Amino acid sequence: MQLFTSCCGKGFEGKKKVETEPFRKIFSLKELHSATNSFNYDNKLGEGRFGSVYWGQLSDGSQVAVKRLKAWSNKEEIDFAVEIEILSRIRHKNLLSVRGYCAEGQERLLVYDYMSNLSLFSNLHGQQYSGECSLDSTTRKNIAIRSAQALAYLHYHATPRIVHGDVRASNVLLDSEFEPRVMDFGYGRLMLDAGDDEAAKARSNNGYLSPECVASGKESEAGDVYSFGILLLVLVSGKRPIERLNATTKRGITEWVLPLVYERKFREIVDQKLKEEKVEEKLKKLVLVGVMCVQTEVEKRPTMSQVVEMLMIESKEKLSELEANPLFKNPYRQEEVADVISEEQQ
Ligand SMILES: Nc1ncnc2c1ncn2[C@@H]1O[C@H](COP(=O)(O)OP(=O)(O)OP(=O)(O)O)[C@@H](O)[C@H]1O
Repeated sequence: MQLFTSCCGKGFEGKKKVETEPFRKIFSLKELHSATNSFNYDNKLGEGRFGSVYWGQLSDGSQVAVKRLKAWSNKEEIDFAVEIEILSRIRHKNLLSVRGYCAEGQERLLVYDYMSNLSLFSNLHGQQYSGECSLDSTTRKNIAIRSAQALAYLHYHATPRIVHGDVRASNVLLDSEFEPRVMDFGYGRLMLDAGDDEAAKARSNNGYLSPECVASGKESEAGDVYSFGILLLVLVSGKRPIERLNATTKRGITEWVLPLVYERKFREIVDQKLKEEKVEEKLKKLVLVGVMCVQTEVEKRPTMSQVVEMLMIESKEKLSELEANPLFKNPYRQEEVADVISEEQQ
């Protein structure tokens, strides 16, 4: 993640004293041991690059997910507590903010509300949902709009403003009502050790990172827009961002989707698990916006606010206007037409 530099050019001050009442709670290790049955294997929800996540129940009965960090980078003398304090102040109904933390000895743990419908990744690609469709088109549209609003909030309204840097299906969690909560914003600074090549490589291979971010290693708002575009295409199709076609060949989702968009074959793009009538009409907008976001030329991509606006289009006329964008026309076919015309003129 990257925090935007402030107008005075000083940027994010790790050591800044936070004067007002804390939003987060400090948990004792004992409390978290007891909540997670001593980090029992049966409580484990999964494992990410930075550590394992455990389901737990606090003494007040509330359910939590506890992320136990493998190691954290204190190379820059980052003050864990102050960073968490600042990040926990970033509140939006579609962001999953840290609820509290524990820093005892070498242990660093983050506590979140438990999201009972797990991640978008689990719902789209997980084994527990294989064969069945847990997300209908209305839910998918809602997930798209709400997640876009959460990212636009990070880009324009959060203090400090934040580039997410790691937008993907496993970082969009779903609550009991299938409302999305975008997580893992702002924690890269705490967890990503600059020397951890494996983590950096895993990220660059995940198919969500924009080409310029892969090349430069730098995160940006436009990079978030690109990743969000991939997320939209994944959400509609249920496909992974990179598909293995055979032992030697892989294909990116954009490569697969573009020819189908040129041919207006939206039904082929939509997740085959969705059996609703006219589902392609319902999800077409998500595909078009997704394609706009994944343009290689950074300056041609929309901003996150424009993405929200486009996703909220309801009128048929506006949708037709969007679809008329030359981006959705086959450039090769136009060249072919031009060739024919010039041949005829000769
Ligand atoms: N608040 C939560 N509620 C329910 N499940 C959660 C919660 N937080 C994380 N998980 C689950 O725990 C697992 C590990 O999450 P984590 O964020 O550590 O890794 P990740 O996002 O899969 O990968 P990475 O570390 O590379 O970002 C995931 O399957 C995720 O869905």
